[in-house]
Amino acid sequence: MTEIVLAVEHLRKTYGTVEAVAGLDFTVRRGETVALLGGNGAGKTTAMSMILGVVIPTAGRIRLFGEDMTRDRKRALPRMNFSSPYVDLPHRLTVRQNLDVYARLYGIAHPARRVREISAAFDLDALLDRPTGRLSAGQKTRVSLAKAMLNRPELLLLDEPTASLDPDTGDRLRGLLERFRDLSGAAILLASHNMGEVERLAHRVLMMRTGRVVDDGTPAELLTRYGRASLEDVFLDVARSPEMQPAEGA
Ligand SMILES: Nc1ncnc2c1ncn2[C@@H]1O[C@H](COP(=O)(O)OP(=O)(O)OP(=O)(O)O)[C@@H](O)[C@H]1O
Repeated sequence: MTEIVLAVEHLRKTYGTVEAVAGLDFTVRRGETVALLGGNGAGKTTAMSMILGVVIPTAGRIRLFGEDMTRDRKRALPRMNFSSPYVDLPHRLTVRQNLDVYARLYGIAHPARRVREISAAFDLDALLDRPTGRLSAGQKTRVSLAKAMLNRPELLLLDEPTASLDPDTGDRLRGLLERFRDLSGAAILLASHNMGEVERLAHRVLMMRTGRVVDDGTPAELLTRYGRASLEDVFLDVARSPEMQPAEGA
C-alpha cells in the first residue's frame, strides 16, 4: 500500500458557536491529489490552516508522515509547503529576494541555483527584479506557487492555487503542478472552486458543507452517482439540496 502522507482524524474547529470544521476524517497518500470542494464558508481554509499548524484544532488529530503532529510540526514542516492567495509575500522585496530568502529559510544547499531553476520553470525571469508588491494578482500567484516548490515538498497544500490566473497561465501552471506531482510523487491537498482544475488534478474529491464531508469519490464516481456531466453540476446539487440526494439508482 502506498505510504499515507497525511491523515486527519475527527478534526474539529469551533469559533464560538460557529463549527468551522465539524469532524473531518481523510487521508492523502504519496502521489495522490485530494481536493476539498465546497462553497464559501464550508471550512476548507480552516482545515488547511490546521494542517499547516497556523490554527490550533479544537479537537482531533493530524498525522503527517506517520507522526502525530497536532502540537509540534517542526519535523514535518521542511517536508511540506503551501500556496495561498490569502498569504502575501513581503511586498518590498523583489521576486528574486523573496525566493532567495525562502530558499535559505528552507536550508536549500545552493539557493541561487534553485531560484534560477524555479524561475525558469515558472516563467518568472522577467519579473525577478521587480518588487513583489507591484505585481499583478496573477503574477503574485505564480510567484507564490514557485515559492511553494522551492523545497521540493512531499506534501503540498494548495488553497485556490490558480485563482486570479488567466486561462492560459492557469492551464500552464496546472500542467506544471501535474508534472511536479508525477515526477516527485508528492501528495497534494487542494482547495478549489475551479471545477475544471479539480477534474484535471484530483484523484479523489471530498465534497464539504458546513465543516463536514458530505460525499466523496473520484471525479468519475461522483459524476456517475449524481447522474451529471460535470463536477460543477454535482457541486450545485450538493450546495443547493438540504440533504444529499444522489441520482436515483446510483
Ligand atoms: N478566525 C475566525 N473567527 C471566526 N469565524 C471564523 C474564523 N475563520 C473562519 N471562520 C468561520 O468558519 C467557517 C469556515 O470558514 P473557511 O474560511 O474555512 O471556509 P472556506 O471553505 O475556506 O470558504 P471560502 O471558499 O469562502 O474561502 C465560516 O463560517 C467562517 O465564517
